[in-house]
Amino acid sequence: MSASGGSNKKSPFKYSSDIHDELKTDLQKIQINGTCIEESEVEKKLDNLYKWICSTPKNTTYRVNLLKTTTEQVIQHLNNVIAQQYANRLPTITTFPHLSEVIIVHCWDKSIKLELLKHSNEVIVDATCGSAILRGSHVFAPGILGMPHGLNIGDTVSVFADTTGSCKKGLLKTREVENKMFLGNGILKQTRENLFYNDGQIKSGIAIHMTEVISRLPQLNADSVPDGWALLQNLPSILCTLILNPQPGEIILDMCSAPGNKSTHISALMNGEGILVALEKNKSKLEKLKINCDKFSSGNVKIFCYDSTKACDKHMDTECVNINDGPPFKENSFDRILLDSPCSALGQRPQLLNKITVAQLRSYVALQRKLFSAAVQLLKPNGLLVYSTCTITIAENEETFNTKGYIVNGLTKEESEYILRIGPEEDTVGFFIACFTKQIV
Ligand SMILES: C[S@@+](CC[C@H](N)C(=O)[O-])C[C@H]1O[C@@H](n2cnc3c(N)ncnc32)[C@H](O)[C@@H]1O
Repeated sequence: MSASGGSNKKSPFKYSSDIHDELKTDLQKIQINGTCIEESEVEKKLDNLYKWICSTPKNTTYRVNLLKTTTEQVIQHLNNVIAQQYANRLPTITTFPHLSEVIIVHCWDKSIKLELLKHSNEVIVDATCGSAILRGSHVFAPGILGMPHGLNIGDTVSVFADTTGSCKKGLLKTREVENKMFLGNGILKQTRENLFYNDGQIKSGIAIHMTEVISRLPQLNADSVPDGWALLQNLPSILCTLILNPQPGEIILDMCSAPGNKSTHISALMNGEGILVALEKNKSKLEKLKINCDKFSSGNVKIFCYDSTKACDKHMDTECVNINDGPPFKENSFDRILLDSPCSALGQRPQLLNKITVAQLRSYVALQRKLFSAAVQLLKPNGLLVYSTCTITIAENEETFNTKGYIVNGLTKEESEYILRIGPEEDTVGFFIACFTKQIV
């Protein structure tokens, strides 16, 4: 094991040179005009990738639920919320001319002065919580690792992330921690006694209300807009559903659906007409999926707890099948299918610390191929399938549907048009979207 992913440069894989080697091998599959790219080019690509995933996107995106409200109304509401919270310091909010349901809240530019002086009261949060803060979240109780004695509710504190994964829960001497990353300042809402007192209860709720953060984004969350009006959703996730292009009256399958961010969007684009079957294997995620469907008035969604790799029964009696009865389904049942696959999530930004092992990274591939194969069987001839992941490896993306291992640069021009890879050129999260139609030969 060595630090910094095999080199001394910036990387979230601080303790695993194995991951660096694995990603290198993955990138070595890239060919340009039939020739593999040079070793130096691979290293350069990896450096860019690491820098990018360690950094924070400079905007927050919302998807507006056009069934309940309008984009203008959500912008007006957000402006009021931000004006109140930040004494009229309004960020720029923009929209896309052709994506009517997308709102982009930009970070404050450098002309706006933020109060980012470090205070003597230091609180340490874990790396996951740190990423969420940088993207505009307040600090929730489970994310806090360390806090000194004597801090009171209402005190101003400086918040740091443990980017080494070495701090123990309940840590007192927060000022002595080395290699912590300063994130910003906030107001304490829960005391140390409350957070770490072991009464058997899981601690919840906002523990620090962030006021200024180094990413310069306003702290916005699901509660910043009225219930069901809009959802915080990364642009690639919104695009994914738009590429699926759901139509009212169709029969559509969302194979990996919880927590329902895309299911609610698909249902809205269907205008609630037709059937959207939402499958999810993990029982503990169903409640959240149901709540989201209710919140977003997704009336045509039929939710089933089911393993989608087993969702197709080739031997099913074709006479007695009703989609509403749930899985398994017969072959050729759906007009469109979204396979938003479980993945290694290496496209998430920012990543302050990532402890994924090579075994974990490799473990997704077999599942992704099984899910893809089930999707192809379940799709009607001429039906449309969208395969997506929020990760960046070739093994989990292009190779899922072509075991020969060709990649974007090796595809024909026509084939490439059906693939969208979102990487370091874009200031959003890393994502992969591939779109297929089923042809019977
Ligand atoms: C990337 S997440 C889906 C996110 C979701 N599409 C959204 O936009 O809100 C993948 C989901 O697939 C679920 N999953 C994993 N294996 C599965 C399987 N074999 N069948 C169905 N769901 C599965 C996971 O529990 C997880 O909730």
